[in-house]
Amino acid sequence: MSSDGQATVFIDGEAGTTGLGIRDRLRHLPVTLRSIDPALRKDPQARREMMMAVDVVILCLPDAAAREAVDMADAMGTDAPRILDASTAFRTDPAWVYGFPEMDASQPDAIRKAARVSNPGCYPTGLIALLRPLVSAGLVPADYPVCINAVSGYSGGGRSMIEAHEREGGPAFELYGLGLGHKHIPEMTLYAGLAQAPIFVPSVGHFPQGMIVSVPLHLDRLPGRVGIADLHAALAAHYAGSDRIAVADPCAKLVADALAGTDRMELRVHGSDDARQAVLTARLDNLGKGASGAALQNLALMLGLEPPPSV
Ligand SMILES: NC(=O)C1=CN([C@@H]2O[C@H](COP(=O)(O)OP(=O)(O)OC[C@H]3O[C@@H](n4cnc5c(N)ncnc54)[C@H](OP(=O)(O)O)[C@@H]3O)[C@@H](O)[C@H]2O)C=CC1
Ligand SMILES: CC(=O)N[C@@H](CCC(=O)OP(=O)(O)O)C(=O)O
Repeated sequence: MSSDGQATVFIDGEAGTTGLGIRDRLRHLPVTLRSIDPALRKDPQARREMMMAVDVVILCLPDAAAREAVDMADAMGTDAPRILDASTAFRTDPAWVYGFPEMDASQPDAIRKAARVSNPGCYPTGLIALLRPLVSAGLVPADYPVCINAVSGYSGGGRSMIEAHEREGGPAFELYGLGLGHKHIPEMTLYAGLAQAPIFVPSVGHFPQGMIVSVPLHLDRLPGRVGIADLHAALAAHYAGSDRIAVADPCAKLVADALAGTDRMELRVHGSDDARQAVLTARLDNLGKGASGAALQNLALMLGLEPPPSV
């Protein structure tokens, strides 16, 4: 606690893309940010001392550095701070709580009580939001052969990809992950409730922030005579009352960066009952609900604070 009774927070990786986004949003919460001298930001001793001095540390680091930080915390025993990790390192670790409050009715309470919370990945946020309620409701079978197409703004690749696009000029659009071993697949499989790994085809475009995750569905491969309205209704029921996740009407075109700068996400069910085909889409800001906005939601829950209204 700080002298004025506010919880203290250290962002390890404060100068990175996700760290800066969280730092900016912290002004909406009554917490005290503690920072280390930028010259010492990678110094293990300085980081260890700062970790021991705060209530919560938010890790905004590459996976390997996040694992090192958690090792440091493990060595502190009961002096260790609570941890919110933005990396991929612990997202499927059963000892950590997955920081997706809208996932289940019990999830906000689990986050509130957790010592260690993993912040969801940007693509998994869209995919899990779309599929988990439909799988739970029995509308999409767990063994449906899911294919995911997705596009992200270039900030999704962190500082190095931002520099590549802004200084050198990046490609207009490129597919990647074509080896089909993307780091988000285990997280998507687990929390969407799928029995087998989806085929995931991510891509990146020459725009800074924004994301669309889309999943085509053959309606005749779903149980019974499930139609577009059933899928829409199940999602609308699950997210009723959420100020961050909206289930919107279908549309013919979807612009990827329309929610850039917000912490919101829009879900849609497009398609045709006559053609027996649907496409589920999630649109979000990869740096908003896909990273820093979600981290602020989780931090507020961890500290028993009211999450600030969504921008
Ligand atoms: N960008 C996005 O859309 C999203 C990112 N994430 C996750 O957030 C994490 C951070 O990503 P992002 O912010 O994009 O990445 P960036 O590359 O923009 O930032 C990472 C920061 O960590 C610093 N850093 C690296 N190694 C160490 C170390 N050993 N000790 C202290 N600081 C270190 C880097 O410094 P330097 O640059 O000098 O090396 C940089 O400031 C990643 O794990 C990523 O998967 C999660 C969701 C979305
Ligand atoms: C465009 C781009 O490169 N995106 C990153 C995903 C963003 C990220 O690394 O963060 P999370 O894993 O924490 O979501 C990637 O595909 O690896």
